[in-house]
Amino acid sequence: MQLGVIGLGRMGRIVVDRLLAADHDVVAFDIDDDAVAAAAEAGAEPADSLPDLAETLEAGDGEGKHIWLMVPAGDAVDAALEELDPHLEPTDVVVDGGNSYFEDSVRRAESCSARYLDCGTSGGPAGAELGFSLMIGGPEDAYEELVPAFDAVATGPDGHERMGPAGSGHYVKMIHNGVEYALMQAYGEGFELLHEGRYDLDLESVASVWNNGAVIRSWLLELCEEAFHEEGSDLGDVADRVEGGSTGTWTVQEGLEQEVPLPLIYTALGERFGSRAEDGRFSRRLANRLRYGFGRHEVPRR
Ligand SMILES: NC(=O)C1=CN([C@@H]2O[C@H](COP(=O)(O)OP(=O)(O)OC[C@H]3O[C@@H](n4cnc5c(N)ncnc54)[C@H](O)[C@@H]3O)[C@@H](O)[C@H]2O)C=CC1
Ligand SMILES: O=C(CO)[C@H](O)[C@H](O)COP(=O)(O)O
Repeated sequence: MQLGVIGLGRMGRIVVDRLLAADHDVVAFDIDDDAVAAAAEAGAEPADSLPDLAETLEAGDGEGKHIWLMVPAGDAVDAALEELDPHLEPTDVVVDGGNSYFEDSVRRAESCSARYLDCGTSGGPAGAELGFSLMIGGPEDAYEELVPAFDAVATGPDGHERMGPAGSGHYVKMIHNGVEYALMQAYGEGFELLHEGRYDLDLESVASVWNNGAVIRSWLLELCEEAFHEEGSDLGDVADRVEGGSTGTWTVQEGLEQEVPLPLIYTALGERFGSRAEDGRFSRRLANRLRYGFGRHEVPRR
């Protein structure tokens, strides 16, 4: 099968490599010329623009052209689709493998001239060796047509599934990320208490022993073990400012709209936002002043 891959960063490059390793043909494009050259070196056919990629692709036997987008969510997806659209036919398939907002995917599926699949991708760049977990929404015939490509990019046939109609793939991935935030927060709190607590503990050993048979073993816990191994039990000079947040925000918004309480995910998101205050959190500073106000407790000053 031949695929055009657009966006050759951390994730797109893995998509290219896994497709090539499974003997698929890849036409590759990125706005970064170096990324295109590196993909060409790996065996992909380089394209020098989106129209060039679309025109280089050939429709298969009874099938359309296949294009996989792996660009940052938001404007980059709309920009790429706008440029591609004049070159697309209703028999073609476009996959968006990024972390797009599910309602954007529904809108794009309605306006795209090709069949559109929204594909939530989990496993991160670390998933290169094993393959990804893919959560796919959109027309069943388009999903079936792309199964050989999904088999290659995912961990295998069990690593991908059609979730339902347009938007459902990115909806499931959005909530996956909300769960990811909450799990990270839970591990973070546990290890913080161990670090600040009564015993002088080697946190790599704790993570290691937990990863061997404990109820709370997981891949995130293996990544905790790796982090303590590489940074030390006190995490060395790793800063406490945490970036990201879009998928967690959308999950919380959806919880509010559906009236489903998500206290853990909301708290994890709030902790992230709280980590970004330049000068300490205003609310904590006000709490200090109020404790003086009602209790004459000493106010710590900067
Ligand atoms: N890094 C991760 O752990 C995961 C990322 N994702 C999602 O996958 C998507 C890609 O993420 P990464 O590979 O990590 O980002 P990245 O920043 O490493 O790569 C994005 C690539 O897209 C290219 N690009 C941007 N606009 C373009 C355009 N209009 N046309 C062609 N190329 C364009 C950039 O030059 C860059 O090479 C994002 O939506 C991200 O949220 C999904 C799951 C995991
Ligand atoms: O989807 C992912 C993992 O599953 C990406 O790594 C994503 O960037 C994580 O979300 P955030 O950047 O908000 O932490």
